[in-house]
Amino acid sequence: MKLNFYKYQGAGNDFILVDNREGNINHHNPKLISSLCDRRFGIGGDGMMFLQHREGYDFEMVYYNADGQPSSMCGNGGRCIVAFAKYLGVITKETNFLAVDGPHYAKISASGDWVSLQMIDVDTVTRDNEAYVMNTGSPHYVQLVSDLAQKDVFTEGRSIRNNPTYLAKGINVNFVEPLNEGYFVRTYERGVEDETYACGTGVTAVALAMAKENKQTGTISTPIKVLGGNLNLHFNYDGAQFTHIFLEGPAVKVFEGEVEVGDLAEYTAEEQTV
Ligand SMILES: N[C@@H](CCC[C@H](N)C(=O)O)C(=O)O
Repeated sequence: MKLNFYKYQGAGNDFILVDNREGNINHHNPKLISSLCDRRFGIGGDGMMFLQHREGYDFEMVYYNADGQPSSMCGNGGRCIVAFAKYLGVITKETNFLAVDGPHYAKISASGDWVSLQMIDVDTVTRDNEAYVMNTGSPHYVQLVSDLAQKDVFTEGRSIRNNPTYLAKGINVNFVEPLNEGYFVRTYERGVEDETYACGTGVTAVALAMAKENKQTGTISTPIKVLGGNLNLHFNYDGAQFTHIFLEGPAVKVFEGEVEVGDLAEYTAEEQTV
């Protein structure tokens, strides 16, 4: 069986996307997904997504990490699948779609490569020593550091992600350094088990954590520089709850193609009826 795929990137966080509106692709296959995400033996990607039909919404986003396991929300993936939905003609200027953490609203530019995605509201931010910990759709650890360009994000991020507090469920680890305007962020991602060029739920967590750190309230905009480009966060904070959180930035189709996957990705008649 040949699988048609599309490759997208959002600030260098890259994904394989598949149109599964007809529902005939069996994606519950960690081996297949991890092999397609492999950068040497596959297409390469930090994750893989399936755009599916979902009653009451424009579409449903089904997300897998590069390790082939289904995961929590992916912010840059969410922005890329919105660009993909526009490319497919499923949406035009805005959308309401369903993801693993619930419904999301998003707006897309006429050019189709700039997406502003509403994230879930956040009301719980805890501390782990100096770090901030919260769930922005995915779990995140945020630590302020200096000289971030020189930091060994892989080694230090992996060590935090695998410490006894986080080992079982995992966590994404973000290091942040203030810039003249906004912040520079580098992230070690769970499920990729490596540093990625950007993480949308990660920069969201950083922007919220820095608002708390700096005791800012009201309507806040935060520019964030990542290894793969620039992202912007806009949100409201009343001192207790973060609401109207929008993650904004590029979402670009890189290429498309087809890949031979044998019969691995096809539902058998038996599976279809379960
Ligand atoms: N890159 C994503 C986050 C994807 C999920 C993450 N790896 C996890 O398992 O929590 C983003 O842009 O938010």
